[in-house]
Amino acid sequence: MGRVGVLLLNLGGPDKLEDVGPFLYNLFSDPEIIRLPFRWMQKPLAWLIATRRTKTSQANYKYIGGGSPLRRITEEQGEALKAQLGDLGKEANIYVGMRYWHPYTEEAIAQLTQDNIDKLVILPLYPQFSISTSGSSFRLLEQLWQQNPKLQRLEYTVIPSWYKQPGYLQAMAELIKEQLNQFPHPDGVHIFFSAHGVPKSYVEEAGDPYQQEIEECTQLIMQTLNRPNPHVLAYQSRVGPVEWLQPYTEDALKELGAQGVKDLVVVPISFVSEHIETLQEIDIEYREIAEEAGIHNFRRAAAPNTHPVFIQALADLVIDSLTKPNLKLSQVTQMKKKVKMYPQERWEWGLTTSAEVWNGRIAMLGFIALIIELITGQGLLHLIGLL
Ligand SMILES: C=CC1=C(C)c2cc3[nH]c(cc4nc(cc5[nH]c(cc1n2)c(C)c5CCC(=O)O)C(CCC(=O)O)=C4C)c(C)c3C=C
Ligand SMILES: [Fe+2]
Repeated sequence: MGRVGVLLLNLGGPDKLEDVGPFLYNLFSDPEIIRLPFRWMQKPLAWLIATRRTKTSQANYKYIGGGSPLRRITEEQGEALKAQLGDLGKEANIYVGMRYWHPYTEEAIAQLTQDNIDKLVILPLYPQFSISTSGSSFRLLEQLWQQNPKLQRLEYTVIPSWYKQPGYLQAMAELIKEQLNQFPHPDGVHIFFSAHGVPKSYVEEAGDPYQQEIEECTQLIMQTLNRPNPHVLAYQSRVGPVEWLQPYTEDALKELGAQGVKDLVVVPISFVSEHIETLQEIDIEYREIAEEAGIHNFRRAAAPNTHPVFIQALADLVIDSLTKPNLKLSQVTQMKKKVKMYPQERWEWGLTTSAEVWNGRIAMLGFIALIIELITGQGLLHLIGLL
């Protein structure tokens, strides 16, 4: 085989404070992030939520130096992966495609279609699959493929999720050990896995395998670690009024504190780079909650970033994928069993579960419209310029 291209997919983050508003607008404009019954509502609501959230979010980014480190770290991971593949005798071009900020996925695709690549490996930098992360990027790629005959001629394969990859598990175990070994009695320390949350309906209604993959992944990391420590799993970063996967990280921390736990290592589990939710949310907000709950010895495992064992794991994933039959974007959701990307369900008349869900959503929308009118003094149609 000739030259390989590897497309690393990631979320993206604002490079500077002025980028926060437009970044949030891009994020909330994605129907895989906020699922609404009517497509036309997406952009006005995205604008409204982004506008209302920008100040708080900017304050958080200020704490971590005025922008997200995600682009820098992802590019460093790309360079390290290229070097590792080169050492293994496999020359590769690496492309970074972000979903909500620069370098956008579209920019990466424009670049790779100009280069002479014989085969492309699509590798999301999310170990576990979620509709809201890898699913959203795969859906965007499917659209780009449909629009571009040049892409249709390119041979490619997708790696849908890779939380079982032994090198990744090994890297996570090493990062946890580094922290455990700082304690005088390492075996008694609680290990606290904190995964990024998603709304509960993603799992229960739309069939997102995310929760199952997260749970299995924590078990596999504990087996790889092979230490007797007690461990818990909780979900962080909830946004909005709906119920997300539980237990929530803040509640689980308080509960451990109430049980008398003093020594804790927090392990961010759904993302492989440092970002706002490790550097600000865990290191500042959750640390404070833990301290107040009496957990005085609070440490956090670093994200894998460019840890050599992790980079080797990425290289192994790429090389393995080249020896297997190609997996198409359209096959991924089938592989992930019955994942329902947006729009979620086919309509059926009658008192079906689907009808109940939609009734609830329409009632919620009415409620949101009322709240908007109370806050802004204008109706939703005024706000979006229709009246
Ligand atoms: C596996 C990881 C992630 C999942 C699952 C996920 C789902 C998800 N996220 C939001 C809302 C926001 N996410 C934001 C930032 C953000 N999210 C992830 C990862 C996952 N999101 C990362 C790595 C980042 C940070 C990027 C960076 O700048 O470093 C934000 C913006 C930050 C903020 O204002 O708090 C929001 C908002 C939803 C609603 C969702 C599932 C539906
Ligand atoms: Fe997020």
